[in-house]
Amino acid sequence: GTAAGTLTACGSDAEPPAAAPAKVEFGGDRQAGIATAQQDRLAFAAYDLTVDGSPEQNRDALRRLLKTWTAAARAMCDGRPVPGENKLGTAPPADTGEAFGSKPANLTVTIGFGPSLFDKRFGLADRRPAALAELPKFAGENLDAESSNGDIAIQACSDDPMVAFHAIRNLARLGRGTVVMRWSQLGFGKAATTSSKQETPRNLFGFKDGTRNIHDAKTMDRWVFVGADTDQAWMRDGSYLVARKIRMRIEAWDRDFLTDQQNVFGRHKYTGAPLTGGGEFDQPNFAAKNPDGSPTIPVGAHMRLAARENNGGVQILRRAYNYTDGMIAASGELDAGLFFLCYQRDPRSQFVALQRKLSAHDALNEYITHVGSGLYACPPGVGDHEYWGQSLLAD
Ligand SMILES: C=CC1=C(C)c2cc3[nH]c(cc4nc(cc5[nH]c(cc1n2)c(C)c5CCC(=O)O)C(CCC(=O)O)=C4C)c(C)c3C=C
Ligand SMILES: [Fe+2]
Repeated sequence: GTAAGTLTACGSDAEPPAAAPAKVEFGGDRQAGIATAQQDRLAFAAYDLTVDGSPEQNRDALRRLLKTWTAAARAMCDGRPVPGENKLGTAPPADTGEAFGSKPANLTVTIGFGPSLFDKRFGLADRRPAALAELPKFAGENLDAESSNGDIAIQACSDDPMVAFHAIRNLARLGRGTVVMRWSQLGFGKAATTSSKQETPRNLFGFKDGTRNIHDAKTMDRWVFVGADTDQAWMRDGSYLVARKIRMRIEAWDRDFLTDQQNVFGRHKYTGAPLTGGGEFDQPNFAAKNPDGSPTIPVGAHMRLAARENNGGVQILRRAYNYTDGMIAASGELDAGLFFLCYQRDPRSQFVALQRKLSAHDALNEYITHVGSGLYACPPGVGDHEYWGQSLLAD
């Protein structure tokens, strides 16, 4: 027999599982995959709708898509195959099959709507939240249109890379004729934590990443999820996702001295402790000075510039992943970096404010370039509704 929670082609009346399978509840008032303890792997995809009818017809097509996607996402997170016929010899199976026999491994599938969804095509312009304003240009960025934007984004996270990939592939397949995939990104190792129970992982520069992230429910309520004060009631309990594909110049970094690397972040490389001492989770002292009078955490240190103490208390929930796309043929360098994902209740006063400052002053800029970008309004969880985004599209 097969343990419950294992994806099987035809279901099974199996024995009970030895241990509870690692599953994350799909329903709920807030989407899973935001506050959820961060999984090891990411498969991210942005899709564009290909509709060309009247706004009413296009809205109908979008609604049909979201109903189909919600049912499929719910099934996959629950460890069931994509709903539909899998054993009819004269038709392709409803589920592509590569995750049969795999457990969900904490799969979460999270949806977001890009600013372009609120253009003329769907007649949704008056439902566009003010917080979904296009991101401004930042100093030093070199964005590639082929890894930016999109009408809809899907973030699939799982501890099993096959299961995460299976999710975005099957949504693409179910959406054929209504959506095309615009760009996608795989992340192979988490580079943040969203729970204090998780050990802090490392980014590709070898530093612990996620030490001072948001780890508690109260701070999530304050800085991550949209509250009653929103201009668009359909976004209540939703969140805004900013995705930035950030290339990291690994070869140049690897030639830099240890003390210099540590000054770039303001932290010790091996322990993750602030340069002002203590352990990884101890409070940095931004006022501390070296014997020569210079600040111990340098003025351009990434941590100093990004810390809430120096930004009017502002925080964001980081949910980043390391990525590699192989190598750059022209230079022989690794094409790798950080797929920076962050959630917040209003990007204008959170990501944008922080990134304006970082793009101008961060010592890290010598080693990184932002090459992709997306902004998405992630609606509330399905809760008692039938489909994702029902609060946006109900009438
Ligand atoms: C605009 C927001 C941020 C971007 C873009 C960003 C890029 C980026 N960060 C690292 C590595 C580290 N970041 C760390 C802390 C940190 N970073 C941000 C924001 C952005 N980072 C914040 C808000 C914080 C927390 C600051 C604080 O309150 O102390 C750290 C230190 C460890 C930690 O607390 O997580 C590292 C390391 C890279 C490599 C990168 C782009 C490639
Ligand atoms: Fe950072």
